[in-house]
Amino acid sequence: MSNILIIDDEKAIRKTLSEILSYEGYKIEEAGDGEEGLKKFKEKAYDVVLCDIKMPKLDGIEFLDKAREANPDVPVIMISGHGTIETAVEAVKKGAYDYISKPPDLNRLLITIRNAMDKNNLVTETKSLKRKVSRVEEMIGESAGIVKIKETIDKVAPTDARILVTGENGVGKELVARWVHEKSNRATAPLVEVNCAAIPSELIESELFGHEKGSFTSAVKQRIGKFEQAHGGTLFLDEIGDMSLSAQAKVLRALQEGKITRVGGDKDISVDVRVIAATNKDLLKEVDDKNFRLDLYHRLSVIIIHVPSLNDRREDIPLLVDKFLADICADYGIPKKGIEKDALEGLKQHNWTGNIRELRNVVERLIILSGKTIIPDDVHAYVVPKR
Ligand SMILES: Nc1ncnc2c1ncn2[C@@H]1O[C@H](COP(=O)(O)OP(=O)(O)OP(=O)(O)O)[C@@H](O)[C@H]1O
Repeated sequence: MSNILIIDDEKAIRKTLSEILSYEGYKIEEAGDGEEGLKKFKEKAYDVVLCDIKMPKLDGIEFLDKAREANPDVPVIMISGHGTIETAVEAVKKGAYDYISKPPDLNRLLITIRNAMDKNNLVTETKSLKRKVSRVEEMIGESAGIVKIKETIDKVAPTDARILVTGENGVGKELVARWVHEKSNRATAPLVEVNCAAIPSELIESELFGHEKGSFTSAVKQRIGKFEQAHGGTLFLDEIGDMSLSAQAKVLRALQEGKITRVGGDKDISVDVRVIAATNKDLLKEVDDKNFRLDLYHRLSVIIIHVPSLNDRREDIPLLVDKFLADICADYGIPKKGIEKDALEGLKQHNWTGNIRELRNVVERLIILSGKTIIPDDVHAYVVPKR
């Protein structure tokens, strides 16, 4: 059911509007002045607000300013009495959705409210859609670590330099690779991703280089590998530290000569591919342990971008929480929930594993289990400390 907040100092007007709108199936709350209205507005998500212009304490225009500051997406319809039409027009210029005159004309009132709700739904929907169609998720963060990464991306993206992205699980390594591709001259060609840890070692070569029909038992037809698929574009080799030594030798050749051979084939195929690799391992230690080829390491690590763990850039946590609140609430089709300062501080100080997916899950959990505003008790109750 849609929620409407009516703010008017005249009890009779509130009563009339409230009766009409309740009859139409809306859930109504009332406030007797702008101050009380603003308090309610901040505590709860309304679909539409009806607000008188002339009121004691905080008047309608002041309310409008403050309400738009708190949540610009909620449409505010001004109720204009005798002599305040000009102010109402002014209010519309300042962002009020529309105005209606006192005494309210029933039809106009209902149509205006319905239109305002439709617009509100559209705004939420558009935001959610925009995010879904945008090619790469925004990289959130103002910490020194993230600022440096963004600067590096801007510098290296237009070159064909190979990049090694390092960092713990889920810190945003893939996002870095996506942005490098997006900002490169290869952006219109494909970005092809291979998770080297997820593919059994006996299949990785066929995955990367393709195979000819009949080259091994399950090779029932010819297959184009990821190197060829990424021709003209970028190949993102995730978890490169888990690649078998024999696949490493072939990747090295592909990088040295710009050529590959399909498994079971004898033809050299030229490929023009920029490689970005990522790992959560210490590759030089893997080299010491004879699990990783030093020559391949040098080929891959022309540029090294290290993505710091969330615990090393806590100042980004409020920004990430705000983004996740907006994204998840938009996906659920509900107004964005608020979070109290101390609750946010609790999240900021929490001992995270460093994985941003964990933070996102926590925000989603808080959205589902908390009231309209997330309070410190919610954080205590629902954010489980790290083992
Ligand atoms: N700076 C950021 N701003 C916003 N979202 C981010 C940021 N960094 C990471 N994310 C999001 O967190 C999630 C994990 O990021 P990503 O997959 O890039 O990490 P990863 O280090 O490649 O993970 P893995 O180690 O599992 O391969 C993704 O949904 C990503 O969009």
